[in-house]
Amino acid sequence: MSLLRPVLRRCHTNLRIRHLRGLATAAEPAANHNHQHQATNNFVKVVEVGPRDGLQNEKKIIPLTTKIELIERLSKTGLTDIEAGSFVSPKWVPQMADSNEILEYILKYPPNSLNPIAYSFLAPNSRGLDNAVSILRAHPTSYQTFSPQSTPYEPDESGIPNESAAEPTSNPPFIEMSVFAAATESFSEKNLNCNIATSLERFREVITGAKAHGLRVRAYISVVLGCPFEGYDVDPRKVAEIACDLMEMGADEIDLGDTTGMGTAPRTAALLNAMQAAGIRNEDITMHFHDTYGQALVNSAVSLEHGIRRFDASVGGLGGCPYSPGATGNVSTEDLVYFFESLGMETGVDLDTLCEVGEWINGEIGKGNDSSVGKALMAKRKLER
Ligand SMILES: CC(C)(COP(=O)([O-])OP(=O)([O-])OC[C@H]1O[C@@H](n2cnc3c(N)ncnc32)[C@H](O)[C@@H]1OP(=O)([O-])[O-])[C@@H](O)C(=O)NCCC(=O)NCCSC(=O)C[C@@](C)(O)CC(=O)[O-]
Repeated sequence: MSLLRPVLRRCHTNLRIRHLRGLATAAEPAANHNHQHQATNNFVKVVEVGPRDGLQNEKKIIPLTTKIELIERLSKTGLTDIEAGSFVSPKWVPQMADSNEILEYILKYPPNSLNPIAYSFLAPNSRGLDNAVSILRAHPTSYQTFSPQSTPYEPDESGIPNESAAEPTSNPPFIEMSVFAAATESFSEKNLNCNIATSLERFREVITGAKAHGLRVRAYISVVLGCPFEGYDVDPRKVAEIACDLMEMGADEIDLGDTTGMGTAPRTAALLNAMQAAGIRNEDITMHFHDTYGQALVNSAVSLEHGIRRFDASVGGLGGCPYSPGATGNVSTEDLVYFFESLGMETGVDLDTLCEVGEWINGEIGKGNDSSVGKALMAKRKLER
């Protein structure tokens, strides 16, 4: 795929996405158009990526039991979406080599939770998907399949996940697959050992295969606001084109990764405007900020203002990407939940329990807690004792 596609091709893509997703067209009234910028409700979905993105970069192999305990603990915080592992080459990311056992555990012993949880796993190619599917096939009645008409783990009309279930119970999980493209050729080569066009062809197979098994698909695009190899100048239109390609392939969600944390408020706004111009709906977008330059909450605020209601985060600020030198962790889940709730938004997440998880996992892997809110609330709790 060339960097600059002919304008006609882009227009065609936009129209197709609009058609597929029932979007407003340019001919529709401005009021409809503006709707994209308004909050549809007060709920913000926070997707926990700590067990995968948070741990994948750790040099010392973390015991499987610790990873499972992390997932178990997170499941009881009110989170409804947890990225649990990665079916990638163990030669490339050794820390994720036990993801098959994690998936198997989740299917056999679904962690207790207030609401059904969607657990997602990365797959860079059909091999990764096949590995995941072979485990699913061995447990055909242990998970729920996704139908675009019914998404039980989405919040109800009030915008808040089911809080009536006072005690966490065992709910059959949803399983999702994630593909991960890059916005620059250099990052694609480093992360996937192939160019963007080849990666997209592989993702087409993964997406088609996953959908055939009733699995929802998240589609990441990395380095959307800065590349460790190509710098700040990542063209938002290029990101939007890749997003359109992935949506056309059947992806259910586009996850925009600020892998390096180089994103700034104005460039976040420009990126989201480019996505809107390309016909990608806000409800199909997730933002994934790393906090390397301390801009993650500012960029989250810009995204929220634009109308985005789905954000990735990592408990205790765990994380970094093995192919993004110097990148620190994701924005911490505790900071993001505290921030959203301070704005009067609902997340359905119990902040106190979450802070305990962040403190615990950082202790387990021998790191300092990278969540400001986590540290503050844990210190406050010690004083109050
Ligand atoms: C894509 C490949 C496999 C290409 O890697 P390659 O070396 O070009 O592939 P290959 O087809 O030549 O295979 C090499 C070996 O890996 C095996 N292999 C091949 N595929 C698989 C698989 N799925 N599962 C298990 N094994 C696999 C394959 O069988 C072979 O084994 P050998 O014959 O040498 O024994 C490799 O580059 C890879 O695994 N990359 C993944 C890198 C990665 O996981 N990066 C981190 C995730 S992305 C991220 O963190 C960003 C994100 C998502 O968080 C968002 C953001 O912040 O931006």
